[in-house]
Amino acid sequence: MQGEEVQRRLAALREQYAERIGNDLQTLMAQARELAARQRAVEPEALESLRHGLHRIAGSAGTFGYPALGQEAREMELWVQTVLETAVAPTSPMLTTLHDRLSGSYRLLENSATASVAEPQADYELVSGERAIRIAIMAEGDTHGLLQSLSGFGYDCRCLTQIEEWRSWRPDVVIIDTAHVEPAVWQASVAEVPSAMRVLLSDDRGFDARLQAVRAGAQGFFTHPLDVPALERRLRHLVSLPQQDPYRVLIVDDDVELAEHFRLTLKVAGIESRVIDQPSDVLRGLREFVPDLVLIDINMPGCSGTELARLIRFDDDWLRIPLIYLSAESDAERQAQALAQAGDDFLVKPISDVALTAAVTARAQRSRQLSQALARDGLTGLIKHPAIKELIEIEQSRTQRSGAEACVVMIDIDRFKSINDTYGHGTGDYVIRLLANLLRQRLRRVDHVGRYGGEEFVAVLPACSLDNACEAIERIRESFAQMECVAGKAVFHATFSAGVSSTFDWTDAGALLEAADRAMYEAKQSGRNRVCVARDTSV
Ligand SMILES: Nc1nc2c(ncn2[C@@H]2O[C@H](COP(=O)(O)OP(=O)(O)OP(=O)(O)O)[C@@H](O)[C@H]2O)c(=O)[nH]1
Repeated sequence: MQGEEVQRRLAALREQYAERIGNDLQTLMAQARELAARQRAVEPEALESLRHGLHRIAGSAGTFGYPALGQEAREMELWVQTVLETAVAPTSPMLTTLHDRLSGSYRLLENSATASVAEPQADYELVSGERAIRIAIMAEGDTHGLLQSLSGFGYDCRCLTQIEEWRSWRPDVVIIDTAHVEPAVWQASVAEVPSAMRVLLSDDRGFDARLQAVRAGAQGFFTHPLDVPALERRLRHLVSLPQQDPYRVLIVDDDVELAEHFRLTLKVAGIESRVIDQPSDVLRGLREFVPDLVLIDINMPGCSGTELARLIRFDDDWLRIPLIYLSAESDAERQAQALAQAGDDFLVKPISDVALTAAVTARAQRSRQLSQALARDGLTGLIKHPAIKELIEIEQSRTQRSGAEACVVMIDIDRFKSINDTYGHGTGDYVIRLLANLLRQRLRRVDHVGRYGGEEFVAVLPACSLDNACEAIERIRESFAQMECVAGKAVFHATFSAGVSSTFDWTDAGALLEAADRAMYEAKQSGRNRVCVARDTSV
């Protein structure tokens, strides 16, 4: 969906909302009038219905450009709430006053035909990821190795020397070696591109050096000798390269228009969401959509948000997902009560689009980082052994169902023991991460790559022919062999051997993996640093 289309739909929603809220106010006025005219005591159910109606308006009017109406509804809601809690029957004059305030609100709505709707944020653009990320390196001496390594990961890297180059090339990230470049020099260059993110390199590991980096506006800090895979991970995190799937948010709210408004607002910021207006559908929504976080309205008929949060927490599968209440409840004590039952945080409605997007992004990012840390290998951030085996099974059965070919690749770093023995275990780990990052960068978004064992990796390539898989792995093999691995003052090259098998040749997931493993051994036997294809010799 393009930005203009989203804005058009948001405007249509606002119109729809104004019409609905007008009808809701008229219904509430009729209820208050009827209650005021009664000779007998008012039942709590009738008051609860009034409160619920006012609560919905209080939580949504601000979002659609009617902040004064939202505030007025909130005050009326609190009044009804107090009456309900004190269990003192409201008198007829009290209810007449409520009716008059509701009429005032209705006039407020009519007079706000040109409501002060917040303009779409100028800095919101649909997420794209078309050009390569530009990285400028400011360092003394030989930067060839770093340039080559980062280029190998798909970044467009340059060392810029002239101010004019900074102005015209406009890097996304600047890496500055503060140990060798004077502050005045790098600050003048960086001032030309204030939007560029800064990563500082230093010889000093201490707290003060880190604090200075924070004060210099740095988003990353590394010390020499440089851990290139860790630097690359930080860069990917900073620029959110497109292989990062959009964050996913499940919105549970019975106010369909408000929920749709939230969905579209998040969509503009590149966040995918799905709306559920029936609490009973939430488990299905979680299973099908697998969100990074859930936004839950507190006040819903039939099942409250807190009950729903507790119900979700019954299931271990969803323990890692933050449950955030999005509610018009502004009373701190009630918020604390809700959080004590379940749920992780509170966002108070009405909430501006900018605040909603910022709050959701920060929490979704944290949630994703945590679940990745749990499900992934600590050294490389790749998926672990059991998950990768499951993915092979999924691809195998997809081939049987739809006839699409998928490939499995087994990759093993060559003579890894001797790398450990020569340069130490730490350098061995560094080489493992170097290859992990390269695989992640070079494979497609739909591909999966896992760490199978020590220096062994498995890649699963869906919708991919054997020829294409071999070509892709061959290119990665060449890049890896050219990368410079740094161990103190020493520079060396590492290589890998790989075996590729196809779901067309093996119908059993275990046999498919074994075939890739056999082909990888064949590559080792025939000299290493090569890719071999598994052939089905039984046919
Ligand atoms: N640094 C490091 N080493 C590991 C890790 N896991 C396994 N290893 C080491 O990796 C080495 C693997 O060596 P081998 O399987 O004998 O094979 P190789 O030396 O890679 O030789 P070929 O595979 O025949 O090319 C062993 O020495 C393991 O101790 C790890 O996480 N980090």
